[in-house]
Amino acid sequence: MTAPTTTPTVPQAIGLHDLTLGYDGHPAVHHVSCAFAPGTLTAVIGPNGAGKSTLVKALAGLIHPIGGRIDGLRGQRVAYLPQQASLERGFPIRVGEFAAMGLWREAGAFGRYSDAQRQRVRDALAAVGLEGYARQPIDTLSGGQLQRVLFARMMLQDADVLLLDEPFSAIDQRTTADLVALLHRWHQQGKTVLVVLHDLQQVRAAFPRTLMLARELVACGPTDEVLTPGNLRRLQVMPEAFDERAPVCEVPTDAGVTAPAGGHTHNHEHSHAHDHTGHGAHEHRTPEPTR
Ligand SMILES: Nc1ncnc2c1ncn2[C@@H]1O[C@H](COP(=O)(O)OP(=O)(O)OP(=O)(O)O)[C@@H](O)[C@H]1O
Repeated sequence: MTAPTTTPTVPQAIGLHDLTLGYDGHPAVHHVSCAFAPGTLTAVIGPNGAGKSTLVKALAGLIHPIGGRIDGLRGQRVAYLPQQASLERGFPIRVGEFAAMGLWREAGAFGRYSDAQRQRVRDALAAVGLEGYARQPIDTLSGGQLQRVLFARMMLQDADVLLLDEPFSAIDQRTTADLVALLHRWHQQGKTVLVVLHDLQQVRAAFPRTLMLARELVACGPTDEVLTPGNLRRLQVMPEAFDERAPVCEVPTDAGVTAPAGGHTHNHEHSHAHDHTGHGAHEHRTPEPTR
């Protein structure tokens, strides 16, 4: 494949420091501290409602902490693949054009693609097993094929940090195996990869590190040290519901006064890819996933 032309960035560890996240000031994830070394491949697990998607959205820059902080992302390119349930696939676009959106940082919003870039799109589609699909309308793909295109788009983004939220739900075994192999390839290339998953067997087999979440951190570290019977029991006692009556978290304002956390921040969930370079943060390039 032709080498990408984006400027390489220095890999950094990502740190979560006493991180509290939520919606309208109501915490959904409490006081999480954990670090992801550069080039690590981590599964994020926990029951429904544990806050996995919330955590990944915060890493993608889509929601802002109520308390604590995330560091290590400044200057790193971040790519985010949301749950497929939230993806819009009805807009009229061909597979090749859709995958080529991964190049927007290089090409610009209305940029024309060079021959070399077109070749990279073809290479990326071939790498996900979709050689020859470039001209097919996106809405004619099966769920598994669409997921392959989304991986191709992510490959073209050439990000340093890759965040994937349940990428294998409703995907058959063969496609899952192919896409897990791609995750391993990204891991070998030194990218930092976090993947929300539910299948513990898959986590044990293919993910060296695991973050276990149950609204608060249960454990974070090597997978065999995290998936212990004691930790798995702790997941079962997680409080089920998001408590709308929980006290609204207060955060200090510039004046040192406290204010509702949701009041002056924007919990926008509109983009699949964010730039933590400080230049292009929160740029929106593609029609946003909705359903
Ligand atoms: N946009 C939102 N507004 C208000 N509450 C939300 C929003 N999104 C998620 N929540 C709540 O935050 C809590 C954590 O949700 P989240 O989606 O992060 O969990 P999850 O671990 O990813 O769950 P699942 O495995 O079911 O996808 C849940 O109680 C959920 O209802």
